[in-house]
Order: sequence, then structure tokens, then C-alpha cells
Amino acid sequence: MATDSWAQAVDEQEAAAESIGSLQIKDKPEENGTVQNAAESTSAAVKPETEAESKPTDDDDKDDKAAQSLLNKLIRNNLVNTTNQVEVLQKDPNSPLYSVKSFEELRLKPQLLQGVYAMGFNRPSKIQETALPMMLAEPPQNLIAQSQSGTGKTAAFVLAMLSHVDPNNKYPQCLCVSPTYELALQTGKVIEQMGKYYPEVQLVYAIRGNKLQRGMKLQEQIVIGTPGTMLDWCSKFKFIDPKKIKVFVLDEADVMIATQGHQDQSIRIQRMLPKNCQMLLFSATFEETVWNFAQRIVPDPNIIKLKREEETLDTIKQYYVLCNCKEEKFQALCNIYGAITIAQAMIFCHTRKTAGWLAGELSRENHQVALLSGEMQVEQRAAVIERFRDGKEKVLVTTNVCARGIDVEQVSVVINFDLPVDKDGNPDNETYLHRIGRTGRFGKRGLAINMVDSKMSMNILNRIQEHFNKKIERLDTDDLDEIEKIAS
Ligand SMILES: Nc1ncnc2c1ncn2[C@@H]1O[C@H](COP(=O)(O)OP(=O)(O)OP(=O)(O)O)[C@@H](O)[C@H]1O
Repeated sequence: MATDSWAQAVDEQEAAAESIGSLQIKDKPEENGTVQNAAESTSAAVKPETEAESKPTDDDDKDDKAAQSLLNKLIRNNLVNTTNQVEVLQKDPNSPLYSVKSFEELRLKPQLLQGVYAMGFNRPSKIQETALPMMLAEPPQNLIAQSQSGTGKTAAFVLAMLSHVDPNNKYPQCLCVSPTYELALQTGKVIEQMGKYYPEVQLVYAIRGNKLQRGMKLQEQIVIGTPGTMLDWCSKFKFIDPKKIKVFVLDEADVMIATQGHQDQSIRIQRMLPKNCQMLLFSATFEETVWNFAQRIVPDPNIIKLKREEETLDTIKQYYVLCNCKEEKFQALCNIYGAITIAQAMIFCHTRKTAGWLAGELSRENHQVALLSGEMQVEQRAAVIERFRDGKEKVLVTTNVCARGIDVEQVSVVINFDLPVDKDGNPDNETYLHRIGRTGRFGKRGLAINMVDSKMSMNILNRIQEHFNKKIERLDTDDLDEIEKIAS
């Protein structure tokens, strides 16, 4: 029965969320709340929608960079390969620029090479080809590196830290600061994996909730944590002697500067470090504020940038459907599903209430639906996306905010149940492109269907057409023959 399948889907989502949540995140210290029950969030979302509730809430609008970054890490299981060239700006343009095509060329310690191969890495990623020789050079060189999430930055600096520590010295030699506890844990996991065959090197987390006895000195060679606690451990509690630090890594600089106080704390840590300490800074984006911050943290840097692969609408067939209300939009959707075979689709709604309602309606029509909703914890969202990626559900209904920045490459059909708009109600062209666009490399053909239910949304659609200079054709969903044609 339809309701049963909905309930079953919720149960399965919950179970999947729990299994992911149990990885590391559940035993977080008191500063973070408990993992929320996915069933609660989904059932809350299928309550009938009222006019007042249909407005996006502050929560819906919250663009939590740290959560987004964590989500991407949790769902990603391989490298994002780009065909773009790495841009390098050397501190000393006359010094030779090395780039490696294999890990052997780096002359790593055998235990580390073993760790790298055990992780399934066959060869360095694009950014690692240049960043690794620079980071492993003698004397050490400072580096600012920017490339999109998933291109191998974390693996690169983890390898650099592990290479530089002396396991015989039982005191901290590398500090790595991350914007949040959860992100620090993810990096810690990479250190543990890569250092699997190098057990003499130990790691400790400088995070709130990890209370140490006053007066003690850390013996672990690598400390990873958030800026506030790291600063306290270096200055107030003196668990770490900053003068003995050889490598300082600042990860996710763009996320870091979005958090009040993190910039100052990071700069204060950096000032305590010796002049010859290697400073490394990583960021997925490079707007002016990040750049200014980077220059304060990293003196005399080498700079590596890897451009993001551009998305285009060239291989996408775009249509719009005229409707009067959300029920008509739902009917149009059913007609489309009745006429063509859709392997997997993502459906975007403006509010979580609409998303919840639509997921409920679709499930009543016996569709296997996954719902990504704003009140779910990041780990639960990652679990839902993973199940969808594995094909366990065929339809993913989500709000815009939830799915920002998420790549589900195999989805060839995207339905904008509501058109993407920004806070002021203007067309959000960037989100439109990201939702339906494809990179040249993944140049698979796709289909995008936009639901238009008012003069206002028609106006938005027109402005999107103008912006991209691409015609969006009208589709009559009462005409089965016409719908069939769009699939050919
Ligand atoms: N040389 C490599 N070969 C194969 N896989 C790799 C390689 N380097 C990294 N990976 C894998 O690719 C994925 C992304 O790598 P990594 O986390 O280092 O990227 P990142 O740029 O730091 O992304 P993020 O900012 O999201 O953490 C991970 O699953 C990682 O294990």
C-alpha cells in the first residue's frame, strides 16, 4: 500500500542515517545537539501546508557553509577530476617548478606510500601533482591552494604533515585548524587512514569537550582542531609549545572566515609559530575576503589555483509547463511520469512544506521517494543522498537550500516544481544553472522541466531565458504525444 511504502521509506532512510551517524559524529561533545530522528523530520514535513507556513523560514534560507562542506565530504567517495590546468604563481619565479605523475617520484617513506596505495590512490590528482612536490620540498615552502571540493586538497596536506613529522619526537609538530568539530574529525579520519602503516605517529583533537589535565604536555605529533581550542591549548593552557611547530595547516579558509572570531584566532595562533614554520592554506573558493585573509596567514606564498569546470546548458532540453496551483503542478508531473520513463529525477521546491507535501503525494502514487528536508542533520541528509545515488529511490524531492552545491551526476531529469529565486524574489540564475547544468566532461544529455504557476513565475522564467539566451519551450502535459516526444 502507498502509505506503507512511505512509512517503509522513512524507516529505511532513518536506518541509513543512523548507520552513517554512527561513524564518528554521534559521540560529539556537549556543544553539539543529538542526531535528530529522520522519521520525525519527514513526518513533520508532510503535515498539511498553510499559507503562512509556505513562506521560506530563516532556517530554509540559512546557507551554512560548514554544513555544506561536510555534506559534500560525507557523500563523496571519489576524486573530482577536472581537465582544467593548474595555475601556479611561484614565490620565486626562477626556481624550477616540479610536478609529479606518480607517488613514487615523491620519495615518500615506505609506510606512507603503503598507506596511500591502501587508500586506492593510483596517482596524484591534478592539484596534488604540483602541490605535493612544493609541500615536500626542502627547505619547506609556504602554499596557498584553491580548488573545488573533492579535488584532493585534504589528502595532499595530510601527506605533507605525515611526511614532515619526526615520530621519535614526542611533542606536537603539525597543527591543522578546521572550521568545525565535524570537519576536523573528517580530516582526522584521513590522517588515520593514510598513517595506518605508520603507527608511531599519533594524532589528537583540539576541540571543545576534549578536556585535558592542567599542566600536561601533549605527546602526539599532530594536533587537529578548531581555532578557539587550538589557541587555548597553545597560549592559555600551554599543552602545545608553538615554537616547536614545523607545519601549520589552515583548512577550508572560505568556511573559516564565515565564522565570527575564527580569523582572529587563526592569526593569533600563526603569530606564535616560528618563522621557519611551513604555512599551508586551503580553500574551495577564492573571493577577495579569503584572499586577504590568506595573505595575512601565509607569508611569501606559492599559489596554486585550479579552475572549476564550467557548467553549460548546451546539452539540456528545457521546457516549461503552465499550471494554476500546486495541485495542477502535481497532476502535470503525474502526466509526465505516465508518458515517459524516468530513471531518476530530482525535484526542487521552494519550501520544505511544499517538498514534504509533494513527497507525500508522489509516494501515494507509488513512487519510491526520498525527501531531503531542512530540519535533517547533515549526516541524515548525506544518508538520503547516498541512497538516492545508489538508486534505492527513484525520485529525490528537496528544497533549494538543502541541495545547493550537491552533485548527483547520474540524474538526467530535473524538475523545478518551483523556480529558483533569491531572497528578494529575483531569478537565481546561478542556482538554475547548477541544478540543471552539466560540465563539458559529463556532457550527458539532460531534461529540465519548469513548473510555472503565476504571472510572477512566468516573469522569472522569461528572465532566466534572457539571462542564458536559451529558449525554454512550452510543454502541454495534457497531450501525451507531445510529452513522449521530449524523451526522444
Ligand atoms: N590521488 C588520489 N587518487 C584517488 N583518489 C583520491 C586521490 N586524492 C584524494 N582522493 C579521494 O578523493 C576524494 C576527495 O579528496 P579530498 O577530500 O582530499 O579533496 P578536497 O579537495 O580536500 O575536498 P574537500 O574540500 O571536500 O575535503 C576523497 O574521497 C579522497 O580519498
